[in-house]
Order: sequence, then C-alpha cells, then structure tokens
Amino acid sequence: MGVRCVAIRACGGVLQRALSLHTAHATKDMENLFQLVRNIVPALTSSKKHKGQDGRIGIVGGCQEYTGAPYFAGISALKVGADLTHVFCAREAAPVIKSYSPELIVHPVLDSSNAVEEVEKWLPRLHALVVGPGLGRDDLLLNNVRGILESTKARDIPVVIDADGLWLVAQQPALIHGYHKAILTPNHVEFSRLWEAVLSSPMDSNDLRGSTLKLSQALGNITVVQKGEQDLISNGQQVLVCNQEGSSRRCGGQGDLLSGSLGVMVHWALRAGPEKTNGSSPLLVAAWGACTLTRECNRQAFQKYGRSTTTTDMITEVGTAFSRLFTT
Ligand SMILES: NC(=O)C1=CN([C@@H]2O[C@H](COP(=O)(O)OP(=O)(O)OC[C@H]3O[C@@H](n4cnc5c(N)ncnc54)[C@H](O)[C@@H]3O)[C@@H](O)[C@H]2O)[C@@H](O)CC1
Ligand SMILES: Nc1ncnc2c1ncn2[C@@H]1O[C@H](COP(=O)(O)OP(=O)(O)OP(=O)(O)O)[C@@H](O)[C@H]1O
Ligand SMILES: [Mg+2]
Repeated sequence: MGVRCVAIRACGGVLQRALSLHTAHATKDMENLFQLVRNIVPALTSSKKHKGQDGRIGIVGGCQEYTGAPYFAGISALKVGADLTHVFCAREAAPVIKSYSPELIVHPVLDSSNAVEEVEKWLPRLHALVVGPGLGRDDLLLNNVRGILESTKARDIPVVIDADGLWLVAQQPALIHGYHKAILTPNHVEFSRLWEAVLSSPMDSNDLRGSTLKLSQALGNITVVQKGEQDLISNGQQVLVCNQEGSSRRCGGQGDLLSGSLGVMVHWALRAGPEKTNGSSPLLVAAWGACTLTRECNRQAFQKYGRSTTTTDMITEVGTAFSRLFTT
C-alpha cells in the first residue's frame, strides 16, 4: 500500500467521521498512517536492549542568543524515546544548555577553528542529526555547519534541517540538493525564503500543497515539511497532510519540539525498513508521526494551561501524547 494524500482532522484521538466517500477514504488512509507509525516504534519489551540502540541523536545549534531552541529539540528527542542526545553548540551557550538539563551531553565546539573535526569524531556514533535550532546566522558558525553537513552526507546519516539551518540551505541549496536522507522543516516564512531562493519566483499561497510538492522536486525530491495550520509533507511524489487538532497557542519553541522528535523518529523509520512502512517512504511516515505528536502535545497542554501554555508544558505532555497516539 502506498500512502495517498490524507487530509482529515483527528479530534482528541476520535476521528470525526463525515459521510462522504472521499472522507471515508481519507479516514482509512489516516488509520493506515497511524498504523505505519506504530510499526516503526521500537518495542520496550526485550531485556536485551543496550543504551544507545533506540537513538543517539545529535543537535547542531545553540549560540549566544539562543539556548532554548537546542535544549527543546534535544530534550524532546529523549522524551520521545532516544537514549542519548548530543548538543553541538557555541562555547558560550554550553554552560547555559547544560544547566537546563543534566540529560543532554553538550559539546562546546561549534565556534572553534576545528569544529568540523570535533563533530566528525562523534558522527559515526550518531543515528541522526538535527541541524539549526538556535544556530543563529553568524558566518563562522554557518561555515562550520556547512562542513558538518558535507560530512554527514558522506556518511549517509539522516539529517533534519530546521530554523537557521534552513537559512544556510537558502544561501546554498546545492548543499542538500538530492540528499535522500534530508528532511527540511520550514515554518511559513522559512518556506517562502527557500522557495524564492530555489525557484526564483514568488510562491502561490493559494496552493500550499502544490508548493510543498514543487519545492521538494526543485530540491531533488528531498522531504519537505511545511508547518502551519495544517502540516504539509512531501517527497516530490506525494503529499501527506497532518491535521491533528492542536490549539491557537503559538508560543516559540514548538518547531524545536517537532525537529527533535523527528530526529529520533526518522532513525526508527529507517531502521524498521520498508516492510514496516508498507512501501511508503520511511521519511514521510516519520515526519507525519512527529507532526501529529507535536500538535497533540499542544492540544493537551492547552487544555491544561490555556493562554499560559509554553513549550515546556508541551514537552511534559510528550509521554501521554505518544501513548495515546501510537501505543497499541
Ligand atoms: N527559546 C529559544 O531559544 C528559541 C529560539 N528560536 C530560534 O530563533 C531563531 C530564529 O527563528 P525564527 O523562527 O524567529 O526565524 P526568522 O528569524 O526567520 O523569523 C521568522 C519570523 O516570522 C514570523 N512567523 C513565523 N511563522 C509565521 C507565519 N506563519 N506567518 C507570519 N509570520 C510568521 C516569526 O514570528 C518570526 O518573527 C532560530 O535559531 C530558532 O531556532 C526559536 O526556535 C524559538 C525558541
Ligand atoms: N496555525 C496553526 N495551527 C495549528 N498548529 C500549528 C499552526 N502553525 C503551526 N502549527 C504547529 O506548530 C508546530 C510548530 O510550527 P511553527 O510554525 O510554530 O514552527 P516554528 O515557527 O519553526 O517554531 P519555533 O518557534 O520553534 O521556531 C508544528 O507542528 C505545526 O503543526
Ligand atoms: Mg523554528
């Protein structure tokens, strides 16, 4: 079974069933997607597990201004189920990020003259890299990240690119063009910037699905997740729509929760193999799972905290949201 375009709203886990045949198909497709995500989730029943097996995830980001974003991405990866998270950040950001959590391993290397070599030492041990949360736009850091991305591609490691990592890709699309294990997660503004850089024309905001498909194609069929009122996910061949109910609360950091979750889910999806994703692209399945989870965390947190909801509250919901959605 291949996954077709799916557009339906899940309301608190209970599907709002409409009467039309089209909606019935969409409902079936969405049930299938939930099942595919469940298929890739590693079981926690074996006693033979070793530390690291369910995910060693690297986060590349964190600078003088932004320390929250890499923390949110890293802790989200752990809360979803990764075993270890390494944050590679600028020197000044490191003590701050460490002070948020003893659970993150923090390397203050990103602004050093041998940053690429320092990260390369760890790359063989990492299952996926999330590049960009809180990276900033300093030329020295961006240049180092360029080298890290080249090295990551050479090792065939999956990479999620978000935030200022997308700024870098907009400057130099060739850096990621056609890399089949890349997923870009732009918000609306980041998407428009990428579009203009790659397609040299204003995008059609009346056809967001078509635009997501086209941008993916123009980048050599890499996976693109356009975040927004609904999340649109494409690999240039198909478009998935994530319409999971969230809330109107749009506090900063939700995108970091998404990119960190996706880092671990892409590892699971690739490891599970094509039988588990039933022929569908593992990257699409992972992206749909991470979007669905992020929006459910937002919904649950908003029910409890309303206007005062922040990303920290959403992260507290990861465990229950995950069980509700993906644990059978
Ligand atoms: N606590 C933290 O440390 C946080 C740091 N962040 C970091 O901040 C840096 C800049 O990220 P930005 O997202 O601000 O990127 P940009 O600097 O490109 O700014 C995008 C702007 O567009 C606005 N915007 C977003 N979605 C929009 C929409 N749908 N319609 C209209 N306007 C929209 C935002 O308010 C923002 O001002 C990144 O490194 C990012 O990771 C963010 O992740 C938020 C949390
Ligand atoms: N209008 C909306 N309605 C519902 N959910 C939304 C809406 N806009 C974004 N989201 C959800 O919020 C999550 C983060 O998307 P958002 O556009 O806020 O990212 P971002 O701007 O990169 O966030 P960050 O502040 O972390 O950088 C995604 O899962 C997305 O589905
Ligand atoms: Mg963002």
